[in-house]
Amino acid sequence: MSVRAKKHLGQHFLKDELIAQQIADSLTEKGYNNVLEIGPGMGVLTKYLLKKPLKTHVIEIDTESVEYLQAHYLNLAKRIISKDFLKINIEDYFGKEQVAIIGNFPYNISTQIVFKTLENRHQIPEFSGMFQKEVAKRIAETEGSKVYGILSVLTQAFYNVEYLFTVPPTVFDPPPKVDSGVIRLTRKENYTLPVDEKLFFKVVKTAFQQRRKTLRNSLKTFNLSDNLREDIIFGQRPEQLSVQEFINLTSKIEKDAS
Ligand SMILES: C[S@@+](CC[C@H](N)C(=O)[O-])C[C@H]1O[C@@H](n2cnc3c(N)ncnc32)[C@H](O)[C@@H]1O
Repeated sequence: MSVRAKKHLGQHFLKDELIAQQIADSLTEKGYNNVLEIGPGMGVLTKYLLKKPLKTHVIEIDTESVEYLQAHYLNLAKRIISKDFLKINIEDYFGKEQVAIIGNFPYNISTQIVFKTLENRHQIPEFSGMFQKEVAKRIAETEGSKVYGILSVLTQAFYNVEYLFTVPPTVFDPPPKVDSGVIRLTRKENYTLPVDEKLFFKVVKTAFQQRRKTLRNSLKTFNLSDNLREDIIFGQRPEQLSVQEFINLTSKIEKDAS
């Protein structure tokens, strides 16, 4: 018996044991005792996680996969959460404990998984897993790159990002149309910003909504003073700014408004 792949759930099952093991081994296992795998499917990655000195939990939306896991991984049974990751409150399952996130993520919701991780960063010291290669690159790239954007800046403000390796479509059943990429996020020691974090998110999102415009034009809605508008930083486009420069920019906007 095996699970029938369902397209709407982004199910592409990994066939290559070595890659599954490499993904599991990408965890540093430092600073946490729990790991939560998103979308275990038939457990190809889970079985390598279970060999580690960590408490492995899994969350799976597909009831057919949940039944498969219950039948094949008896020692996991109590730690299978049969739910949609995007809808759970992480604290309901882990209290105040730290938990690493891992997975061969369903591509249709992979950016939402990253945003949820950022929202819960106080509880997630590490995050490792497989994305569509283009999304993995977008998270990992720095200023000056064409794919540097909201996802890169917001993630890198709180996590160190490493692009680990590329995975071809042939190792999945059914194969996806594009290459995949595995990345690891390690939370920065100091992951609170020296500026209003809500304002920082808003500045980054607004700036990249019109990425071809200078910040002077794209950030008009922030009612900047004439003085600030003349600041050299506002003559730039968002893709030219490093994460630290976005933090400096937010600080200037914050002071300008007070
Ligand atoms: C790309 S498959 C990976 C399956 C397995 N880990 C593997 O590597 O073969 C993605 C998995 O995520 C599950 N999934 C999709 N949406 C989900 C959600 N919102 N919450 C939890 N699991 C989800 C799918 O059912 C599927 O099992």
